[in-house]
Amino acid sequence: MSVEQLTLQPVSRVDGTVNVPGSKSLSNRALLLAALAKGQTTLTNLLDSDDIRHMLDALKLLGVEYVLSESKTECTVTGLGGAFSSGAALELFLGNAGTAMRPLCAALAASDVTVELTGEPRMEERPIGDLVEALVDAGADITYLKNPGYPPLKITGGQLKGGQLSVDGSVSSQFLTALLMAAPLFSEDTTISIKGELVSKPYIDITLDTMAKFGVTVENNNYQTFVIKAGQPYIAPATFMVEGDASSASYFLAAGAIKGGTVKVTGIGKHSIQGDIRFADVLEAMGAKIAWFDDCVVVRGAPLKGVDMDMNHIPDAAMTIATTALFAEGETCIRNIYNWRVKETDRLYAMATELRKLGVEVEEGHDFIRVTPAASLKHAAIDTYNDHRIAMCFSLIALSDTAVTINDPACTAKTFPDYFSRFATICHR
Ligand SMILES: O=C(O)C1=C[C@@H](OP(=O)(O)O)[C@@H](O)[C@H](O)C1
Ligand SMILES: C=C(OP(=O)(O)O)C(=O)O
Repeated sequence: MSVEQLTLQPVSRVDGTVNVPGSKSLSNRALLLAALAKGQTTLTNLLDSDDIRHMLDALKLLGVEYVLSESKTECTVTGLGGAFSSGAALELFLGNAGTAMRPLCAALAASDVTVELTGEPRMEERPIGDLVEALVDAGADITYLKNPGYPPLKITGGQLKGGQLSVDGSVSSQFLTALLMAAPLFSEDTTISIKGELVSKPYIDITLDTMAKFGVTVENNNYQTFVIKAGQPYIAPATFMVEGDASSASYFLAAGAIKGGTVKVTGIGKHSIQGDIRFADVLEAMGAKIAWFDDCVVVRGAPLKGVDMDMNHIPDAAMTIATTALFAEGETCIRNIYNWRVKETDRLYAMATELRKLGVEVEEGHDFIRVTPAASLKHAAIDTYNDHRIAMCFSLIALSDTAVTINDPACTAKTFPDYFSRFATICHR
């Protein structure tokens, strides 16, 4: 871990407007589909962050041509009009980007390529076995280079048949997302059945919506089975505007709820396709005033009370509730979030450990976290475990009358490189 630290002094008032950068989930889906599509797609408001850079670097090595603007937020991709093909064996390093690793794994298994997919040490601990199993059933040739069930992987791709497939949905929705996006490359009609309880369901809506914008329709039978007819090519939509990132919006919305003032977040709005906009409903249930518009969400602070809620549908934004809870009256319980344990770090352990450093009482369950606010918070140096969201959600502690120190603040580069300077624009001392 880097020794760099950032200390945020107590903030007395929060007010202002923030435009959030483009959505990570949409940026990486749209880049992959633009690469597979027939024709040229210009993506606007693309996120410029580590996760997207890994996707862009991989596409370049796979021979996809694109022109990236100087700001790196506009990208014109010339699609391949079908699967990838590459003569030489390649190594694609994907950092810790789940939205690159899982979808590329499936698309490359169905392409004429020989590749190794590698990543950061934590990526080697993040499961991919359920996806690999489904792809192997579809005829794919994938081997584990280190531990069974985990990256790095060697993929010897080729035409896959599709047909009747099933995938476990209980660890990560990204496995289903990956299969869905690759299915139009299969030679036969494909039916995907879900085993177990499908987690993080709204991310499947993002996937289906993005596929539809690239001309592919999927029959969704109540999130239990999905049917993709063969012979549907991806067609470039000419332009694809990436919405602002709803998970990134959560920190600013929470700040307004805790300390507002009024905070307006632009780049997201009431029609956003991202499930994480439902984070604002949780703030509302806690007592904040929310106003929805086509192109922004406005929050006004009010006294907050704790909530006890299932947050499986918003796993990323739910982390922001764990620190917002410190400003509410009464305890807060965030439930059904087992898969926090297999993300950038074991987030249940990490959140519980770091909250306790502030003098807060926390119960870490197998799949829940219960937070009881303390009368006053202690100053602490928060370890961030190379997890952007831990760094960002603990910035909210500066809204108390205690300063907070964030270790390795640069870890926000995964999805939000300039987070701390944007946060500073709404904080007044
Ligand atoms: O498909 C996506 O874009 C994502 C799905 C979610 O992961 P899980 O499905 O693993 O919960 C989410 O946590 C991640 O940040 C992005
Ligand atoms: C879980 C996350 O990332 P990934 O896309 O790598 O799964 C996240 O951004 O919180």
